[in-house]
Amino acid sequence: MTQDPTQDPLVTFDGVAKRFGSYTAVQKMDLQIHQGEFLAIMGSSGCGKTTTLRMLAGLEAPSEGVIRLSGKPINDLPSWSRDTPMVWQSLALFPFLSVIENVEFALKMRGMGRAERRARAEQWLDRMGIAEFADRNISQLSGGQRQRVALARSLVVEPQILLLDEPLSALDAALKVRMQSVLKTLQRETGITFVYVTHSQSEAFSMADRVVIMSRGKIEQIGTPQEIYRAPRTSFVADFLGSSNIFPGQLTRDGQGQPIIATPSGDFALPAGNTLGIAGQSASLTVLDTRMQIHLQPPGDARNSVAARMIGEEFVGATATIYFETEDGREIRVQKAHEDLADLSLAIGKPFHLSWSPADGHLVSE
Ligand SMILES: Nc1ncnc2c1ncn2[C@@H]1O[C@H](COP(=O)(O)OP(=O)(O)OP(=O)(O)O)[C@@H](O)[C@H]1O
Repeated sequence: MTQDPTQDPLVTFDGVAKRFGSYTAVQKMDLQIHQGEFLAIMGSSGCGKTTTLRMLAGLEAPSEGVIRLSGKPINDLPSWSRDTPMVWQSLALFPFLSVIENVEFALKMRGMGRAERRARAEQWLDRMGIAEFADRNISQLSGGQRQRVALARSLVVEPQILLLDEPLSALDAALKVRMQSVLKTLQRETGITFVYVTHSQSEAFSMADRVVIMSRGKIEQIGTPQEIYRAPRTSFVADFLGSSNIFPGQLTRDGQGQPIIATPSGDFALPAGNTLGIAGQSASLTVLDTRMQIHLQPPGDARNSVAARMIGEEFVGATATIYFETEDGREIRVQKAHEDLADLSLAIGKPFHLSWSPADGHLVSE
């Protein structure tokens, strides 16, 4: 979904904080959510993702700050009168109602007539590919089918915004992938704004237009999956994503006056235009594991390189992740296609040289 930057945001968090007693779960958050976007909020356990979502749903009151929906403050609006239904991993379907009765339920509560609500519920069951189960009990459905009922039940009221809290976490791996594509298609077709909490990077990155990465109640970075993957803003984000090798060090200049980063693993040339500027400053150089080369001999001068011993390997499908350790004890991962490894005679304990082009490095603050 492409957003129109001139359009007012659908949701605004303006200095929103949430405290439980003396514990601050969410710190002064500023966040804008655009109409029609798929926004994923991710971060490690306890970082405040669910609390953020619950404040938007009206299930938790902010301790500070203002949440606006379409420009209007909603801090004091009770959850039932907000247009922000929530789908959980635990689903919360009514076991004593049939599939179609579950989907119709919210329409019935809104006073819609029987024929109309039945027709609408049937449409949604059809759209979710579960029309044939309309009269079944919830207990007669598989996990994936239940998840579709839960989605149909939330979407039948055609909300402006749908809040999803780890909705796929109880499903097996294959079903998870299928449901991700169902969700993404559904979001595109309906244009409903999705706010999706997960700690799965693959879920967030495969579905979302923008991803929010949180740590300890604070937003570390907001951006498109590509922006965050290619240019993590802090070493926390780079480390959290796990796809970059991180070399902490100090910015300085070499004998020719060129900016470099001095690290315990060696001095490395910096990417042009991404030097953070201040000599003496602490920073980290990150390099994606897909951007590193493995050599038997030290490579030419133009590349950054470090000597390391191989310590392990892992094969997933057509790619291999090879693990190395530098002399100063830093672990480095390199990801390659199997065919690129054929001439290296990989063996645990064997010494290699790892290299990358300075242009493939990325500097982050601490
Ligand atoms: N009602 C509450 N009372 C006290 N502390 C709470 C309450 N709800 C959440 N917290 C605390 O606030 C912090 C953030 O919780 P939250 O559920 O938002 O985290 P999360 O990022 O969604 O984590 P997870 O991925 O484990 O669900 C946690 O340390 C949690 O223990």
